[in-house]
Amino acid sequence: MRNTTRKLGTEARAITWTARHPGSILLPGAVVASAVVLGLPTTGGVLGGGLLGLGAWYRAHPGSFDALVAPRMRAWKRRWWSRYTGSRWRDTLIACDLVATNRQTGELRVPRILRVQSPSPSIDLVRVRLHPGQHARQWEDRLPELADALRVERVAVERVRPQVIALVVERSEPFTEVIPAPDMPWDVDAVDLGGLYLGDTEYGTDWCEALLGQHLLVAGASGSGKGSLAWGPLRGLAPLIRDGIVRPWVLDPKRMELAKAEAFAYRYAAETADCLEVAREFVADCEQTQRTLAAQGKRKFTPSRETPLNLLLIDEIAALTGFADMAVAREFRKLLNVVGTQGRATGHSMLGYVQEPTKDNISMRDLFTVRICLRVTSAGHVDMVLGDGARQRGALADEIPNSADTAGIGYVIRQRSRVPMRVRAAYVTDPEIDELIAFVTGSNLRVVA
Ligand SMILES: Nc1ncnc2c1ncn2[C@@H]1O[C@H](COP(=O)(O)OP(=O)(O)OP(=O)(O)O)[C@@H](O)[C@H]1O
Repeated sequence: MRNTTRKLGTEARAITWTARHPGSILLPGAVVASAVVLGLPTTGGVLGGGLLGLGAWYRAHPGSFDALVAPRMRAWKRRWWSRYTGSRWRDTLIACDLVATNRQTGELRVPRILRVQSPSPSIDLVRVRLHPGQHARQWEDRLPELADALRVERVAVERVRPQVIALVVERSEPFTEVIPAPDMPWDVDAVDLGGLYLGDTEYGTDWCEALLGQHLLVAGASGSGKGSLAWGPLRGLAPLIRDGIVRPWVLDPKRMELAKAEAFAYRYAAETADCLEVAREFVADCEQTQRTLAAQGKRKFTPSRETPLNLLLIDEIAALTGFADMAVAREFRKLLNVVGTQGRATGHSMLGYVQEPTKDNISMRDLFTVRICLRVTSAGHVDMVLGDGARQRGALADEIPNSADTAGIGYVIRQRSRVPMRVRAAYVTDPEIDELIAFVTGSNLRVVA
């Protein structure tokens, strides 16, 4: 096929457009056909009834309406009445240098929008088909320009498959309210260790992370809300801690955030030497469990009273692995390496917290399978925590304002893709920490005669 400078005919373009957007023709077509066949009053009655039904649904059951209908209506409106439409989209991409050019004909090829979804009022997911020669990497380089041109807060990009990318467009701050603390279930069976509730995602869904077989790292500057990501999971685990199925081992060199956990921790240490001793014991326990499981011929660990899930909580990991005396720091790093590489199979997980995630402070970053980056003070910290290129793909954790209104907000990399997701941790207040302590220590139990 030879290249030509002749453009596609108008009727050919109209047919192609109709084939790509059948709903936009079929729906009005059905209304016109109905008006002709059934008459205007009947068609008007059916349409009016439908609208009334939607109105009644909107008023009577906001939960299901907002979950099922609102995202579709919003997506439709955004697809056809926003900067994703026609020449506005084209001009935006030209301005951001995101169009391809046919070198022989000079024709501009504008990447086409395949689909717009709008799971929450503040987020759009826009699927875009690229032209040959384009790649998601080019878009990563132009995300700040694209966000400004679309007049939105932030854009992240994900490569879906060859020549198809998905843009996560954050139109406004999704988290304007504090998210209440996770519930403390009474029953052990109500706890899902494969998906413990931590807060909300920018898509308006629950943000859950597995604890079993995982190690979590939480990075964030002072006041960024790391405490919520210590006490939130502990509240979610409350009945398991109460029943001895989860054992918290707490290293608290700052003696601040986790001091109250001493009341129920299986082991608690604050002095560096004591922390080292507890870490050694933790590793010894891990190795002992390995031997026990091997002797029983078991390859899979299931938490129980006999073989509990051991959780090593380390507040300010850098105080032990970075700033401590060199020999002590070396031993800590060695011990954490053992836990990181072997603990997943024996039910020994780590939850580490760090204020300044530099290379020296978290040299064992890759041992942590789930990494969360709250507000940090430098752009370089984002990639240190979430992995190379995370900031460029849209994890703007260093741009989160330093204010109490934004505490608990951060980014996590979605499991199956490399795209950063904005999340907010549920906030656990001091009385709710006390409630947890009373729950797990049994001091709120009253004997009813
Ligand atoms: N998830 C949250 N949602 C809303 N506000 C929060 C949240 N977490 C914390 N805050 C607010 O931010 C303040 C600081 O939080 P927090 O003490 O957890 O920060 P931090 O990261 O642990 O700081 P530091 O490292 O200095 O101990 C809290 O007193 C509270 O007002």
